[in-house]
Amino acid sequence: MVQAKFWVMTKHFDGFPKNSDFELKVEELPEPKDGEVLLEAVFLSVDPYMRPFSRVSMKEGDVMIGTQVAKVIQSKNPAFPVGSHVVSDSGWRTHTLSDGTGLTPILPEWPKDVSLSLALGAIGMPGLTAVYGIEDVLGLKEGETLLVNAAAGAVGSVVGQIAKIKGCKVVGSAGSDAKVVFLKELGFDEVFNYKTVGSLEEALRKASPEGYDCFFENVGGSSSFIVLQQMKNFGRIAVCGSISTYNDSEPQTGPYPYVIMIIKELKMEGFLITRWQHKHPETLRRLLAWVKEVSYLVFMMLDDFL
Ligand SMILES: NC(=O)C1=CN([C@@H]2O[C@H](COP(=O)(O)OP(=O)(O)OC[C@H]3O[C@@H](n4cnc5c(N)ncnc54)[C@H](OP(=O)(O)O)[C@@H]3O)[C@@H](O)[C@H]2O)C=CC1
Ligand SMILES: O=C(O)CCC[C@H](O)\C=C/C=C/C=C/C(=O)C/C=C\CCCCCO
Repeated sequence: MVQAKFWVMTKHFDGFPKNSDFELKVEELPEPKDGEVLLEAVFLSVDPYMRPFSRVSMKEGDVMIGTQVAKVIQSKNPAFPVGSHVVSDSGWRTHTLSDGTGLTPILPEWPKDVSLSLALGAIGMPGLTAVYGIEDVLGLKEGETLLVNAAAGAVGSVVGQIAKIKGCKVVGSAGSDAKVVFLKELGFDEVFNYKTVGSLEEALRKASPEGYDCFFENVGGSSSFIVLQQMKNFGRIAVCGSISTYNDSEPQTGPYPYVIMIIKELKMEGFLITRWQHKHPETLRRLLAWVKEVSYLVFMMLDDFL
């Protein structure tokens, strides 16, 4: 028997999640039955989606949702041999019994010197999000200017790197001077600390006086209305997330974007990564190839930073 520890959400979050909203529990897991595997968590991810999704896909007392990289430590399922690794949506658990449903084996060609934690980052859900947002939603083209906020995050930092690979000018905003330095090292053309610039409007204009063709939106809230004013005509906005609003107890109301969207003839599209589930294996291989091509240091630095 193996003892599993797991975190349950005891109360739905009200505002920022608090330690008292969680409880650590323990259970003894039985031996795997035919077709089952026993998983041991190696890396757990904490992603922004957990905050809003907890409200719609969890009830109080559930194990906190989330993905993990896990090692198969016992197996009665030939598809998942002992010692292999998978990405699993087991949530915040140390050990999980699984019948194989929802398990994604780590790509067999995964290099030994690339941390498996990247399967939860650049070569995982965040990295996939960056690719689909750039290619399938924005249709970013060489020579265009892209703005991305939360740029030092798991999604934003991959967005910027891919946009540079595609020959674009990349402007990023982040909330610390250390993140600004990090993003410059990643190759962003212009970066600013939105917490310390006097005016977001002036920082955006200084970074790209000619405006922005594309905006990869991760943050939402009032700052986004300011960005819209500096979009080029026929600009495109990919609404990936709205992290500045997830902890709001009451929805924010802000200026309405309609007039500026009409005058500039802007296109704004929300998206969820699940739309391209069918393309994940090929896209993960592309992301892995980029990691191999681009300096390992850059992506490993990203892994250390996050
Ligand atoms: N649509 C989809 O399918 C997906 C959407 N997403 C969304 O993408 C966004 C980024 O996710 P991810 O990169 O994993 O996040 P990370 O957790 O890696 O980074 C999030 C960053 O957002 C910034 N941030 C937090 N609060 C605010 C705020 N109030 N104002 C401005 N910036 C803020 C912080 O950085 P800083 O120091 O810059 O403030 C924080 O580090 C999220 O909104 C997430 O919900 C992610 C995956 C899939
Ligand atoms: O367990 C779940 O139900 C969610 C599984 C998520 C899975 O790992 C794949 C996709 C993650 C998508 C992330 C989306 C975002 O971060 C977008 C943020 C918020 C969407 C609004 C949610 C609406 C809730 O009221």
